[in-house]
Amino acid sequence: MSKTDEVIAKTAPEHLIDHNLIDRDVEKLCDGMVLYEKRPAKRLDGSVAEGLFNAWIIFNNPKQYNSYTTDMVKATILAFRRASVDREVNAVVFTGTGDRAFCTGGNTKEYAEYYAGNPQEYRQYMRLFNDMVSAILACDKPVISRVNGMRIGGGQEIGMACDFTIAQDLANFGQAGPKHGSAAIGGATDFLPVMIGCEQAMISGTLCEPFSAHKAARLGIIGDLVPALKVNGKFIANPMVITDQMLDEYGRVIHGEFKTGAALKEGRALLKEGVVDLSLLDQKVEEMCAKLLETFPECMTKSLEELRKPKLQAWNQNKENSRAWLALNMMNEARTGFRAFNEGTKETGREIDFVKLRQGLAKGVPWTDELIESLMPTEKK
Ligand SMILES: CC(C)(COP(=O)(O)OP(=O)(O)OC[C@H]1O[C@@H](n2cnc3c(N)ncnc32)[C@H](O)[C@@H]1OP(=O)(O)O)[C@@H](O)C(=O)NCCC(=O)NCCSC(=O)C1=CCCCC1=O
Repeated sequence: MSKTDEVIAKTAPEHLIDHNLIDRDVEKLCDGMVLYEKRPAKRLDGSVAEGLFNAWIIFNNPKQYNSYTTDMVKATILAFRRASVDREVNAVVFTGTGDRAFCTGGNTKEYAEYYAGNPQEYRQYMRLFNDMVSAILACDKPVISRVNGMRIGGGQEIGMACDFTIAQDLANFGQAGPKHGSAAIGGATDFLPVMIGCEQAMISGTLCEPFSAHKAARLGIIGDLVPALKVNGKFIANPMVITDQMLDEYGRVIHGEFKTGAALKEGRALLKEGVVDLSLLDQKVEEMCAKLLETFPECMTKSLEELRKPKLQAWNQNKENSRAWLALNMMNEARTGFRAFNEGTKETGREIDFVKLRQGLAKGVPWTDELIESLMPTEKK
C-alpha cells in the first residue's frame, strides 16, 4: 500500500451523498437506444487506473443513422448529468453505434409523423433538445465527440457542443436545416462563427453541403482525425477525398475537398475493396482520455468552464428565441421539409422542389394543406 493509499483508506467518508438526479439506468429510459458504459480509465502507459473510469454515452439507433428520438434526448440529458457528478469518471466519450453515423440529428420520422403541424408539442421537444446541448456544455468532465461516422444536422450541433472532436476520416460533417425545412439554430449558428469564423459558418449553415473530415480538420471544427479504411491490411486515407495535394493549379486550397469524376469513381471502388476498422480511432480517444486523466481535476473543470464560454455565451443568448421560432416553423417549412424527407425515396428524391415553392410564394400563395401536399416528392424528378 502506498502512502497515499493509506491516507485515502483513513480519510474517505463512510457515506457519500449521491448528486445524481434519478436512480434509473439510462438504457431503460429509451429501450436501449442510448447506452451508458463506464470503461476503465487508463494512464498514458496503458495501465488501468483502478477505480477510475471514462463514461461512454453511445447513441444506439444505427438503422436511422443514430438520429435521436425524444426519448433518446431525455436519456442523453440524464446520461450527461450522471457522468458529470460521478466522482469516478475522468472524461466522457460521446459516440454512436457502428461506423456509418455519429448522428444525423433529430429523428425525421418522428418530426414528420408527430411534430409536423404541432408547434406546441415541438416547443416542448425543443425544451428537451436545448437541455441536451446545455447538459453537454455544463458537464463537469471533459467531453470528447468520438466521430465514428457522419455528423450531420443536430448531430453536428451536439458534436460541436463537445470539448474535443476526434474523427475517423470517412465521416462527413455539415448541416441539413434549410434543405429539410429547419434552420441550424440548435447550436450551429452559435458555435460555427466562434469555431471557424463568420464566412465559413455562413457557408456551412446555409448551403448544407457536407464536407470531409479532412476539411473539418483544416477549418478547425475537429481536433484530430485518423484513417479508418483498411485495404489489403493497410490503413489508407479516405480515397474519396483529396489528401495528397494542398493547392490546385490556381493556388486554391483543395486539401480535404471531395474528389470528382474518374478520381471519385476510383476512390469509391477502393472503398468497396476495403474494410472499415475503427481501432485507430479508439486508440486516439483512449490517448486523449489518458492525457486528461493526468491533470488536476478541479483545474481541468475550471479550464473547461472558461474555454467553453465563447460557445456557451452565444448559445445562452439565443436558445430561447430559437426554440420559439423552431416551434412555429413546424407549421409550414419544417412540416413540409421533414415530411418530404420521410415520405420521399432514393427514386423520388427527399427534398421538395424549392423553386416551385418560391414561385408560389412570389405570387403570395398562403401555406395551405393543399400546397404542402403538392410539394411532396411523389413523382420521379
Ligand atoms: C445526408 C444523410 C445524412 C445521409 O444520406 P445517405 O447516406 O444517402 O443515407 P439515407 O439513405 O438518406 O439514410 C439511411 C437511412 O437512415 C435514415 N435516416 C437518416 N437520417 C435520419 C434522421 N435524421 N432521422 C431518421 N432517419 C434517418 C434514412 O431515412 C434511411 O433509412 P431508410 O429506411 O429510409 O432507408 C441523409 O440521411 C439525411 O439528410 N438525413 C436527414 C438529416 C436531417 O434532416 N436531420 C435533421 C436535421 S434538423 C435537426 O437535427 C434539428 C435539431 C434541433 C433543432 C431543430 C432541428 O431541426
